[in-house]
Amino acid sequence: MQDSNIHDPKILIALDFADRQEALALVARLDPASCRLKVGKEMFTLFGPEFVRSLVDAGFDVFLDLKFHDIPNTVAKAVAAAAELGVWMVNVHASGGPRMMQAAKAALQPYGDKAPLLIAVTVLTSMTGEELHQVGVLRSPAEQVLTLARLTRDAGLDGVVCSAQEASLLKAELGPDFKLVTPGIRPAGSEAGDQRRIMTPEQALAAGSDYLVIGRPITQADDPAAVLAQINRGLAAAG
Ligand SMILES: O=c1ccn([C@@H]2O[C@H](COP(=O)(O)O)[C@@H](O)[C@H]2O)c(=O)[nH]1
Repeated sequence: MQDSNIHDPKILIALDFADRQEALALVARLDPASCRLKVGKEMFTLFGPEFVRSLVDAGFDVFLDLKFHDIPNTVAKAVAAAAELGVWMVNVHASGGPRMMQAAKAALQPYGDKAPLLIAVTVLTSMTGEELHQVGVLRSPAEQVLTLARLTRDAGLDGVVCSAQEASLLKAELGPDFKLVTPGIRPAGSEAGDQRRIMTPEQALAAGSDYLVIGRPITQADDPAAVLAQINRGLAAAG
């Protein structure tokens, strides 16, 4: 079956590896038409900007998932540095507040249509309502996600990171163009691990997720490329 997402791959593979060669061996088996790549704190800290540039140079759209959270000036400079790497998407924490998000947005203005998409993390998909309470947030995860997503939209950003469990609510409240990037994706039968607010790829797509972040279910599989192809087929059939 032809992959119907070929011009806009929905799956962002989370490259969370301690070993660069292991990551590159996986990347060598992937096609930029079938997936995008996400580089997070582990690989960026180990291998730095050169690693990110090598993926961009290999033709992949790269989501630099460093979740910047700092004072407005620092976050603005960090986001501009990400733009210099040629990444497709970069993120900040929405809980940094509107002034920080506006500063990040303004820092990307000089890049025009070459600017990466700028999104904000709402509530981590590993967190439950009880854990939110423990850090002093008395709303439910869905209420807190919606509050932070509204702030993000009003600050002019392109979308949010949330769980697919909140996707239908956010699409209804914030409209179809506001991008929803959803980690915590678990194909039926796979281990949840530390994730808590999870959905299958097909459920996430049906709920309104624009991009599905998938790490371990693909990267730790015996045949990651086959698992990716299977998930893409499932999405094409569902969509
Ligand atoms: O709320 C969030 C934000 C980011 N992530 C990141 O996504 C991947 C998920 O990997 P899995 O192996 O599929 O669990 C990972 O890099 C996280 O840092 C998230 O999970 N939740």
